[in-house]
Amino acid sequence: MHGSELRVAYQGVPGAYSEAAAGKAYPNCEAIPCDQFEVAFQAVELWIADRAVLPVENSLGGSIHRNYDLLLRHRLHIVGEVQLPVHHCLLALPGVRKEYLTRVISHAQALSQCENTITKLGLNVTREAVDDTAGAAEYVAANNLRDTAAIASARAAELYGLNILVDGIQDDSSNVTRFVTLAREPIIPRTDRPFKTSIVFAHEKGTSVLFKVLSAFAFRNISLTKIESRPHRNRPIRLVDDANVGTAKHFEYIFYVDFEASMADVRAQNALAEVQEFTSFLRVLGSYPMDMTPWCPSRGD
Ligand SMILES: O=C(O)C(=O)C[C@]1(C(=O)O)C=C[C@@H](O)C=C1
Repeated sequence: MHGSELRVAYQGVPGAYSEAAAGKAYPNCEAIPCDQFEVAFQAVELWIADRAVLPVENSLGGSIHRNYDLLLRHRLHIVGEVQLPVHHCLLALPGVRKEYLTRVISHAQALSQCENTITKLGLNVTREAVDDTAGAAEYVAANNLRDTAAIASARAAELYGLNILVDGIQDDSSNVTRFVTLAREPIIPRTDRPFKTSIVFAHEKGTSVLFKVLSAFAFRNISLTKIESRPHRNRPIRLVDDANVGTAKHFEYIFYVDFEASMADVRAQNALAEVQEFTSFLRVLGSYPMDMTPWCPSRGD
C-alpha cells in the first residue's frame, strides 16, 4: 500500500511530533489524531486506521513506559521504526515576554527533555504535564493565556498562532525520539536489508533467566540495541520464604529486548529457540526494517 492510501493513527493533535513521525514513516498518509496512546491502538484494531505510530523512547527523556505496557496488552505487530529529531520551541501568545511567565505546559517527555534549559533560562515557572506538545500550544492559544508558555514544535506555533520565544530549548541538539509503527498483520521478514526484531519475555523463577537469554544472542554475535524491564503487572511481587529470617519480597519483571537481526536470519531463529527453553513466556512483537535515514539533528518539527 502506498503512503497516500494509508490512515495512520497517532496520539496528539496536528503539530505533535507523532504526526511528523507518521509523515516520515508514510509520506502523504492520512494522519488520524487520537486523544490517548491506547486510542491509537484501538483505531487499528477496529479498522479505523491501518497503522499506528507510537513513541517508545527518547535520547534524553528515556523510555515511554506506557507504550511498552500497551504493546503487551494489545496484539498488534511492530512493522517499522522511525527516528525523529525533536527540536522544541518555547511558545507564547504574541506580545508575551519571558518575564510574564508563571507556568510552562507540555507533554511530560518534552518537559523532561528541556528541564536543564528551562532552569538555565532563569524562568520562574511551574511545569505542568498535558497530553501532547501541540495540544499544549492549542490550549495556550484557545484560552488566551498570557502567563503560560507551551513547549512544542515550530509547526505547532504556526498552526495555533503563537510566537517562538526561544528556538531549540531541548537540553541537547541531537535530541531524537524513536517511534514504532504498528499493524494488524506482521510483515514478512527479509535479509536483504538491515532488520531489527523486538521480543518480550518473562520467567516464573525470576530475573536469573536474563543472563541466559542475553548469552543466546551474544554467542551468535547478534547485537542488542535496547533492553527494558517493566513490572509484571499480574504478579508484581514474589515472596521467598526463609524459615529463619522472614520473607524476602522480590519484584517481578517482564523484559523487552530489541536485537539487530531479522527473523528470516537463521541465527535469530536459533537464538529464539534457545530463549524459549529458558522462559515461561516469549512473544515476538515484530521483525522490521531499521530506520537507516541519514542523521540530521535539530529542526525535526
Ligand atoms: O506530544 C507530542 O508531540 C508527541 O508526539 C509525544 C512525544 C512523546 O511521547 O515522547 C513525542 C516526541 C517527543 O519526544 C515529545 C513528546
